[in-house]
Amino acid sequence: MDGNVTGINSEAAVTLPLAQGWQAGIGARLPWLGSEVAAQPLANPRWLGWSDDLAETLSLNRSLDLLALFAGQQSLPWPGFAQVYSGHQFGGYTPRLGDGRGLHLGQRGEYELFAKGSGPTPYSRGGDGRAVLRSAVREFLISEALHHLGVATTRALAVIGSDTPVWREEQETGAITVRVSCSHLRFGHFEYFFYTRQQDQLEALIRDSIDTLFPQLAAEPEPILAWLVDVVQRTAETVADWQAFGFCHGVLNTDNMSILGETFDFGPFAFLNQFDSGHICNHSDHTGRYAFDQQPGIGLWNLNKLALTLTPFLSETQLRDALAEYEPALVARYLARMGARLGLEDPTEEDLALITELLNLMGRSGVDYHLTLRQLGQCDPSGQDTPLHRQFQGQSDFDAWWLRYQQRLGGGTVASDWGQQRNRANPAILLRTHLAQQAIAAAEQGNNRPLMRLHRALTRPYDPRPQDHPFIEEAPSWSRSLTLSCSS
Ligand SMILES: Nc1ncnc2c1ncn2[C@@H]1O[C@H](COP(=O)(O)OP(=O)(O)OP(=O)(O)O)[C@@H](O)[C@H]1O
Ligand SMILES: [Mg+2]
Repeated sequence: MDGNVTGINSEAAVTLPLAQGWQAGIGARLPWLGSEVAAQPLANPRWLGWSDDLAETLSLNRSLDLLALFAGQQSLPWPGFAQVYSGHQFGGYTPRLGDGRGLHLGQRGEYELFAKGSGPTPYSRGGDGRAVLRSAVREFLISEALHHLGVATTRALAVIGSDTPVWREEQETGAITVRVSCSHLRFGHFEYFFYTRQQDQLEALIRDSIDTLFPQLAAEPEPILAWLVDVVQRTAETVADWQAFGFCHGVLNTDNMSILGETFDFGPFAFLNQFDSGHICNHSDHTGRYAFDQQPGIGLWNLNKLALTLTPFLSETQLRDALAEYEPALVARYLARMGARLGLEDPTEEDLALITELLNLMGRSGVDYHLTLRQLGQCDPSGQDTPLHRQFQGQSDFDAWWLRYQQRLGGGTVASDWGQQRNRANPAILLRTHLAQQAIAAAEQGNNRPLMRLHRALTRPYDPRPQDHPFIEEAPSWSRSLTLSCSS
């Protein structure tokens, strides 16, 4: 896959009967869920990025036919399908949204494949239906990065560049991310059918989702309640993972909330560099509604909006009880993650003070969140003068924290594989904004090698190979204050 972006590598051009292994998917089962749409082909498409392990899962080869399919130049025996949904955007309800710049192509096994950036649809609301290269590359990289960190996310099979001009602040080129998930249903789908008073469709959508995505719940005495509880728990766990890994989503509207609890729709996302609990990664988020420390509350706010759509089927008490599962599930998951990062056995809520104190200390010292935790895991916890002490030099608070930490660990020596265990919980490589920017700059100049090198490194965040070590670095000062807008 390495190589200049000169088109398709001829040895990769294996031609398969295109429709083999594909099924039409949810649009064929529930045609009222959206509209059939023909993609608008990209000009001179070429592969920029490709995920080998996902391709293997999907039994797909990087063929010319597949490139033509993803770029809208060929189609399967059925048309593309754009779904309708609505959603609460920055707190206000938008009654009609939908796939305005992407199409569902079909399913392979349990996975849906979606081409994001494939041209206008009935839901484009005046937009051009396109995605530009920089945003498509960022979505490709972060999807795969989060997956390999162990965070629930939609995935990305490929990113495709083209010569199609696309206007944003200046002329850029169009690109497509091929997104993969078992379901692209968002909270906003249920809101759409609820607020348009299409109760039969709403119920059919819930039933279809239970049958296809949560079949184990079909035999429950109250399948819809069990389904909501499951969605609440998945959402709580994913949000907890974001908080533990310092991931800031940026646009947590209900139309970007996955029914599977997957991280969904990547716009101005960022990982924290220094620990700044109020960090706002979205340049357009003037009030900080989606700031890093607001994400847990917003997750619950969004679940409330989903729960409202179930009022025709569930009592108020049932809805409240289901939503009450959110906080304990979130805290349990956060404790499990942070406990593993710090080596705390059987962490409980009492450990939250110890964890928070460390985060505050990190914030005050301006040290790198990820590298500091990685380094902490490599210190001898019975020691008094560790490399970490030198990082926090001059901070007597750190000495006090260290003492409490030692007491919590119980003193004495730790297991011989302590450092290895900590490394398995503390990633060394993250998709920092500047790393993505460097890969994008090269891809824009026609060279996708840096992109593929970075992608490969992101598949081993806990266990980097020697050639991946250049990616283990703090963000340079020029990139620390970068915020991104939704213009993608
Ligand atoms: N360039 C565009 N052309 C047409 N519609 C667009 C465009 N950009 C965004 N939209 C639509 O605006 C709404 C909000 O956009 P948002 O950025 O949340 O989603 P997205 O990134 O386009 O797609 P997804 O949520 O599927 O990842 C969606 O309905 C989306 O389809
Ligand atoms: Mg979206």
